[in-house]
Amino acid sequence: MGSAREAEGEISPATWTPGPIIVGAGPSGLAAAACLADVGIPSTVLEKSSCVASLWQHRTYDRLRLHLPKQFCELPLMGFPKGFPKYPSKQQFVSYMESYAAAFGVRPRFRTEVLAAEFDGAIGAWRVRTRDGGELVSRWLVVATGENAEPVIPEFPGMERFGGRVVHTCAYKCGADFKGEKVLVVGCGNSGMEVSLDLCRHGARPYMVVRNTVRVLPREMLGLSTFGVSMALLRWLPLRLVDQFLCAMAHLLLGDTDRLGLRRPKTGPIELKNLTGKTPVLDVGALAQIKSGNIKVMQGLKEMTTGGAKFVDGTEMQFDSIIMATGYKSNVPSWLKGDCGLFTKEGMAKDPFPGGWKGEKGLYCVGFTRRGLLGASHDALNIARDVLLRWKEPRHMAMR
Ligand SMILES: Cc1cc2nc3c(=O)[nH]c(=O)nc-3n(C[C@H](O)[C@H](O)[C@H](O)COP(=O)(O)OP(=O)(O)OC[C@H]3O[C@@H](n4cnc5c(N)ncnc54)[C@H](O)[C@@H]3O)c2cc1C
Ligand SMILES: NC(=O)C1=CN([C@@H]2O[C@H](COP(=O)(O)OP(=O)(O)OC[C@H]3O[C@@H](n4cnc5c(N)ncnc54)[C@H](OP(=O)(O)O)[C@@H]3O)[C@@H](O)[C@H]2O)C=CC1
Ligand SMILES: O=C(O)C(=O)Cc1c[nH]c2ccccc12
Repeated sequence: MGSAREAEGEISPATWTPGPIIVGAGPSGLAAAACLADVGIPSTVLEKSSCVASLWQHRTYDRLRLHLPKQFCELPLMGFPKGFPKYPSKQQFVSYMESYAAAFGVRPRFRTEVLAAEFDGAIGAWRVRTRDGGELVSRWLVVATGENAEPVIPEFPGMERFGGRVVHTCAYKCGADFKGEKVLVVGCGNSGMEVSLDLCRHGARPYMVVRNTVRVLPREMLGLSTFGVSMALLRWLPLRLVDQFLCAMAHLLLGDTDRLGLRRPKTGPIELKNLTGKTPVLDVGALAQIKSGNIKVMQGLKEMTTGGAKFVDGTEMQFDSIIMATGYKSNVPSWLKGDCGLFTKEGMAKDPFPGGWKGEKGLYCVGFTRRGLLGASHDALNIARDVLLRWKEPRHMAMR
């Protein structure tokens, strides 16, 4: 790895780190570092941005709140501060992340992007190369770069012709930036729904594109969180029955969403989440705006034009801006060499929750089983337990 440059003194020689190297200082990386610290194992956290929880700080919209009640979004060993509301705001979540890192003495190396990580069989350890030219070596590598590392921006015919703004939801902050505009929102997942709602609240006119089926559930049912109720019911009832119950409640509380252009999938919400990873939309008000016509639902975007877009049904409309609410992808395939049994070629965990956190040769991942913060907490605790089992073995001195 870059020996000529190394000879010229451009990069420092490999640095052996005694504990695991954790890539990413989002909630997952912090949880892993905290759980390791708790059992007395030091770790080195490498983070490409300049802060913890950079997704939350820099790549989410202002009005974002947790979707699930706070007890389902806590990281291990330290809960949310007393007095936080049931659904903490983005600012509250970020302040919790900062206190969490401080409480466990986690000090990530910021502005340190990992460009490549590879297991070196000769030394029985991982070589991790960073953009600043450094190389770190450890027996353990914990991947914590997230399922939402990069925006997905599909290519639509004519996209280059469109004269207005095209923004992905990761760069969307507030509807005030679009006041008075006619805005096309592509995608109807949680981001598409919430951004459309935010646009409405700030005097913009959103048109939301739905290309497929979508499952919308109320965030709460009779004062109880839908997520919490589902978790409780799953302890006693088979999944299919819980799904039937959720669908019946959604129909009762939200009405027939098919009539609004939001066709429901045949598969129930939990089964769909388990099979495809697709999270149901938890409604926080967008549906009421769709019903009242303030958010217009469009079926199938065909192409973009100079001044707007054409749809599959042949209609053509003018738009001032287009917001891509088309989701995210992992960046693991771009830097991790060799999946060690852990990752799909898309960089997601191969095994479904709860098993997918442990690979071969000291490779782990945290936060990749499409189970949000709850899943990440589970992974982090398991990883710390597993590393601890081998921490005291002399083999971790293999490099010396
Ligand atoms: C808008 C939005 C809202 C969400 N709301 C919820 C919710 O309410 N509840 C819930 O449970 N889940 C929610 N999620 C799911 C989300 O995945 C988690 O909230 C959480 O942020 C995942 O944490 P993470 O640490 O795995 O990933 P991230 O938060 O994405 O953190 C990964 C970190 O790795 C860094 N990184 C990436 N690549 C590299 C590299 N090559 N080198 C060094 N560093 C790198 C990034 O800069 C980032 O800081 C939401 C997701 C989104 C997009
Ligand atoms: N408050 C909260 O807690 C929030 C949580 N989140 C979470 O963040 C994660 C990411 O959510 P989100 O950003 O909504 O992404 P998702 O991947 O959930 O949704 C992407 C949407 O874009 C559509 N899409 C993708 N490609 C195309 C295309 N080529 N043409 C037309 N439509 C397309 C998808 O349609 P299709 O279904 O047909 O593929 C889908 O409707 C999720 O886990 C979500 O739950 C997001 C916002 C708020
Ligand atoms: O918002 C997300 O995407 C999450 O990961 C949290 C979440 C919302 N609904 C869920 C259903 C099952 C597992 C996690 C979630």
